[in-house]
Amino acid sequence: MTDLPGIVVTGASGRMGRMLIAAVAASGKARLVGALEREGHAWVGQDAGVAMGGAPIGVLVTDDPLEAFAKAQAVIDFTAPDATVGFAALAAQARAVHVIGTTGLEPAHLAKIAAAARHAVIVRAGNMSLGVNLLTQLTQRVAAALDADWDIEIVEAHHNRKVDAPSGTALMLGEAAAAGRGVDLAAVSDRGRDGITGARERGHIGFAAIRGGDVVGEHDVIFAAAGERIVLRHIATDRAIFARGALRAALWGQDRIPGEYDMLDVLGI
Ligand SMILES: NC(=O)C1=CN([C@@H]2O[C@H](COP(=O)(O)OP(=O)(O)OC[C@H]3O[C@@H](n4cnc5c(N)ncnc54)[C@H](O)[C@@H]3O)[C@@H](O)[C@H]2O)C=CC1
Ligand SMILES: O=C(O)C1=N[C@H](C(=O)O)C[C@H](O)C1
Repeated sequence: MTDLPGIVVTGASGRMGRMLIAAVAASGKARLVGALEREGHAWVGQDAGVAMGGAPIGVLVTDDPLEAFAKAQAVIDFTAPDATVGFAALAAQARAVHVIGTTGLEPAHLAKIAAAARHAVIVRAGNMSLGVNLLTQLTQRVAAALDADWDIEIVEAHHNRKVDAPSGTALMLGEAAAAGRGVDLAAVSDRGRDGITGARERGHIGFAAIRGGDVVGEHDVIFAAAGERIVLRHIATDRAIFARGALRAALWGQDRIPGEYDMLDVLGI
């Protein structure tokens, strides 16, 4: 037994869950104390290491969040919106830092997360990588420097299993562009163009989503004006970047005062 922070990974069998279990185990900075899956999942009751096709790691996958969170200093959660809202309340009850990577959260989910953050530390970001968080700042800066003669379009590409669009990252970049322009994203957002849409509205911020194959995550912020274009691009080639960011957030959150934080807080940029 050590005094390294104990971490529970939710959605253990998922694309991110597996990455996170491997990242925590290899980190030397935290210990895996729980791995959670939904009720009825084939992994429940198995050793997490064995379920991943490797050696046993001494952590059985459970479907009981309450029991798992009671042992944890942090919960790293990349699952689905309804599950995440439930975990936020339980993690707050256990006073564990809740790191939320889940995307597709609607205003009703966000309100419940904000309520949980009155009692515990929550770090939430639609993208936990250093590169994307830096890109949000660059986007804000470029948007602030250019007027509405420059049309802003955000194009994202992801694998064919992704269930939400636009991606959480695209929305972060949209928020950054809107902040740079001093406008409310909800008021200028163009999503899901189809058919006779009419000409593009000046000052709007457009979103487009591509889904295919095993694309990890690609995002372009396009600033298009008459005669020239600026393209800011991030390409993720390895989900380990998200897992590293999430683990960093879990460690950063220890001993912070309750509240909702993001990766810019964690990275100090
Ligand atoms: N913020 C970031 O940096 C990133 C965010 N994501 C987001 O993370 C989420 C998960 O992505 P993936 O791992 O690709 O999806 P996935 O579908 O591979 O994994 C989700 C896992 O959550 C589990 N799950 C669902 N409900 C649950 C419940 N009630 N209790 C326990 N487990 C439950 C599922 O069984 C599944 O194993 C998505 O919202 C995705 O957009 C993904 C990558 C990076
Ligand atoms: O679902 C994914 O895979 C990803 N989701 C996040 C998002 O919605 O932006 C982050 C990353 O792009 C991968």
